[in-house]
Amino acid sequence: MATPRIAPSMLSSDFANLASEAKRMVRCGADWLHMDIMDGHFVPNLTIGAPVIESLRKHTKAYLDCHLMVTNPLDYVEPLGKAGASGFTFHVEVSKDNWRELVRQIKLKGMRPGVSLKPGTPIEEVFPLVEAEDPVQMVLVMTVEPGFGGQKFMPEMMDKVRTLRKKYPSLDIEVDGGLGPSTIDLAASAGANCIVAGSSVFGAPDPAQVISLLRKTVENSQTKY
Ligand SMILES: O=C(CO)[C@H](O)[C@H](O)COP(=O)(O)O
Ligand SMILES: [Fe+2]
Repeated sequence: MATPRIAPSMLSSDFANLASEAKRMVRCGADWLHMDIMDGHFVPNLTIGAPVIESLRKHTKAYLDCHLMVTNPLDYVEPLGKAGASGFTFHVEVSKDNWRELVRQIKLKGMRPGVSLKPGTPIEEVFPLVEAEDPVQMVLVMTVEPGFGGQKFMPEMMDKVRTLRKKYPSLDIEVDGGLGPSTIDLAASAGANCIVAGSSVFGAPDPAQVISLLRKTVENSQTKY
């Protein structure tokens, strides 16, 4: 069975106080810290890159779950590996020709490879990456159009999660976008075990309580499928 992982999205944190925000999330019970790396090209927003990951790494030992919303993920492998990233999740839409090389390089640099897909991308596109001789270790199902925090969860994406969970019982399946107390039931019962949550955690009066609720819902659902 896949381990539940709650990953607050640091996109919703106060970037001017990133180190203290990261430590606060770990104290609140976060398993992973989700780092949204956007290049202003693959998505119409620009966030952080390897220099910020390197700075943050000096302040925390936490698993840094990097979500690469960039057009050329291969260019980021070496700098992010050096910076201390833990997970490296690239988008299938921009890696159709080089995903094997990407996965190889990501592992070589000591990171854990994952693949993500946008809402309009069919789930079948990630099957070869999960079934490869040298496979990705996580699939991130986007539940909003990538680019911005605070958007509305798309419940129709749960078919993708159900399909994956049925096919791959122990795979890490992450969901990202619009997750919180009102949507976690749908995602957890579909089979997601890694939950990214930005605005619902950072906007809550008690983030620890939200993180705990997300985790409990995943744990309870796992006994049912
Ligand atoms: O990848 C992302 C956006 O592209 C973010 O991780 C995601 O949107 C999290 O924010 P929220 O929980 O507020 O939706
Ligand atoms: Fe993300």
